[in-house]
Amino acid sequence: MEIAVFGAGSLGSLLGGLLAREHDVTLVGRDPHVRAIEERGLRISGAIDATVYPAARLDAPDAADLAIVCVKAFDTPAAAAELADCDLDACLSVQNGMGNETVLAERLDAPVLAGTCSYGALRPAPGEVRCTGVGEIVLGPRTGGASPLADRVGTAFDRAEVVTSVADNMPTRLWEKLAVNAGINATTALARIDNGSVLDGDAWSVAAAAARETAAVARREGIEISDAAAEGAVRRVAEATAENTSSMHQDVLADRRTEVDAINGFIAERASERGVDAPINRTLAWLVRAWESGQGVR
Ligand SMILES: NC(=O)C1=CN([C@@H]2O[C@H](COP(=O)(O)OP(=O)(O)OC[C@H]3O[C@@H](n4cnc5c(N)ncnc54)[C@H](OP(=O)(O)O)[C@@H]3O)[C@@H](O)[C@H]2O)C=CC1
Ligand SMILES: CC(C)(CO)C(=O)C(=O)O
Repeated sequence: MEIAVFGAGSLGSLLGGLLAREHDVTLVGRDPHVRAIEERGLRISGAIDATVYPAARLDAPDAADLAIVCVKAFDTPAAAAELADCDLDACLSVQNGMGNETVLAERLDAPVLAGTCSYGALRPAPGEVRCTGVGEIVLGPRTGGASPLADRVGTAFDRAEVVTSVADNMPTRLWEKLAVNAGINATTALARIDNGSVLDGDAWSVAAAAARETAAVARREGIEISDAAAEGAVRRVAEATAENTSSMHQDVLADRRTEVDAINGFIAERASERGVDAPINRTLAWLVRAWESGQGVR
């Protein structure tokens, strides 16, 4: 399969690098990372060890069987605009936050698949990516149901030994992942704690409430997630990634813009449209945005 990975940052480099073991992969990213890959290939270290030689470039190729979008949520409109000129059979988002697939579907002619990812990735230096945890890609049609296209992508990922499940309930999967990110990301970023520390005391009160609010909004959208299931998902992921610094915590430590608009901001906005009270997500979004404004990264 010809695969273009749009956004060769941490996750895009890891996923694209793993897929390059079996497929014809082009990584679309920035210099000096792109130049380093062209010169020396991509070194994957950590939980997986490999050196691979995907193509790398600064803009989208003219055509691909599949484009995988791996930019931060606030860059999705720009990615969609660039991919609109690319001849694609399919597009897959594996980003965090809600709304990415809708933005892509509005701009692209190709069908858009939804995905969630629990692999962990960091980019220590140009031409290098570290796998900080082997997880799973879950993918499927963005509105749910089965599709031969999703099966084909799942099979291609399996062949490259990327742990993958094809799901017929992606809307539910996306809301569950949103509850996890709503509970963990802003809480850890604002309190400057690792993921495992949300399991305790005041941090748990915030994280659990953010997850319950997410479930309440999901139910108004017709997605059946119980409060207990949302809280349980946060607890499981916080335990499994206890030593991790969440992506939003990393962004705050590096003075970078965060994905808060697509996580807590999305939930607060959807809650107000649906007449649900979501004071914890609203406050988390306000605080993280206030920090971003203060840093001049918004
Ligand atoms: N990293 C991880 O372990 C995981 C990440 N995710 C999600 O995956 C998504 C990506 O995360 P992550 O990889 O960490 O983010 P990164 O910021 O590391 O990667 C995104 C990359 O895309 C580049 N980019 C953005 N716009 C363009 C463009 N127009 N052309 C070329 N390159 C572009 C960025 O460059 P620049 O910064 O210079 O704009 C950056 O290098 C997020 O939604 C995240 O929440 C999900 C699960 C795990
Ligand atoms: C699952 C979790 C919380 C792992 O850190 C994550 O997705 C993130 O940090 O964005």
